[in-house]
Amino acid sequence: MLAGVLPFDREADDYLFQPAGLERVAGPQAAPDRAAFAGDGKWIVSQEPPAADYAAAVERVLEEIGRGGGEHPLQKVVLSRSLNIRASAPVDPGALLRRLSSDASTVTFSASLPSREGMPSRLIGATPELLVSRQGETIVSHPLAGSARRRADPAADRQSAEALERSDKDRREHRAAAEAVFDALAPYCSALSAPDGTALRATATMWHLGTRIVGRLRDRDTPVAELVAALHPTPAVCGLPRDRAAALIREVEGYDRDFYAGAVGWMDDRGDGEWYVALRCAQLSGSHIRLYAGAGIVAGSDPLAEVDETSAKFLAMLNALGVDEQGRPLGEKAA
Ligand SMILES: C=C(O[C@H]1C=CC=C(C(=O)O)[C@@H]1O)C(=O)O
Repeated sequence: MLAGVLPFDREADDYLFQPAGLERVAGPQAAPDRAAFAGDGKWIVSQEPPAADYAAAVERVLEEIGRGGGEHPLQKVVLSRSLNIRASAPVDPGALLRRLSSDASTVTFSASLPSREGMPSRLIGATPELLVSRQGETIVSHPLAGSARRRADPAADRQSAEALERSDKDRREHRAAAEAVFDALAPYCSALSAPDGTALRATATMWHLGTRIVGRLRDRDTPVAELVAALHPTPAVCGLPRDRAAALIREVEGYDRDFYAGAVGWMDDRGDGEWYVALRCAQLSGSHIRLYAGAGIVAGSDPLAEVDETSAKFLAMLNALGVDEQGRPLGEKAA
């Protein structure tokens, strides 16, 4: 078996390893409480880029999309921003993983990365998005795109979900991702369908539009790695057309995504495996934590709404760490 992470940038190096052994663990582990991380000192959080600069970058992308023209006009670009955090004490990756695993609607992961500043480093997260799995001749992919923040009040939460289902902008954003996945998998399949159509998908903090795609391989010898290579990066993390979107992301974001929006998973010597999109995650080295969140930009996107969407997507990690976007311990917010 090989397991590990692939970076967002297809030209950069993968980071795969061969596990010494395998252990199946039933269900989520008992999660330590937040105090495990909070410590006494202050956490320092810097937004990179600042939210206002991210909104300006969204405007810039909207201008490029609005220009249209050409044989393959730019339709969608997924733009991310990051939070660079200095915790008051080193964060225990095992404890963080256990806290993340309390959201059973996501797949939690913790994978070793090349060391940073001489410190062991890990990519830790709780992703809701299956890039592709293969078990024998059956393959499954579940692209997500189009998002809304969950609300504590049940009626407001329902409204948030219903507005997402009705939103023309989100449906277009989703269609771009789902169709691209379908088209990339079709040549490998003798049968391919989306049996349930597009449906709402909930995590503890977000609503998403999702389409579960199921296929039968034409050739049983096609390994999952080949399907990952055909799909990654999908328009759920990059855009359409892919190369133009990737070039604009490089230019506008101003930092290297590294393994965020890459893929995390495993494959075995039969060619079976499961690969997830590396989302709702952080790169953790000691007390240094870098979080990432992105949002799909299409014609009609509103820059401030995209800032809010990325803030909502940070919550999966921030809640597990027990701090808010300003680094204040949760439950001790200023009024
Ligand atoms: C890029 C991210 O989410 C993707 C997955 C689901 C919904 C998305 C969206 O609505 O923009 C994104 O495409 C992220 O969480 O950083």
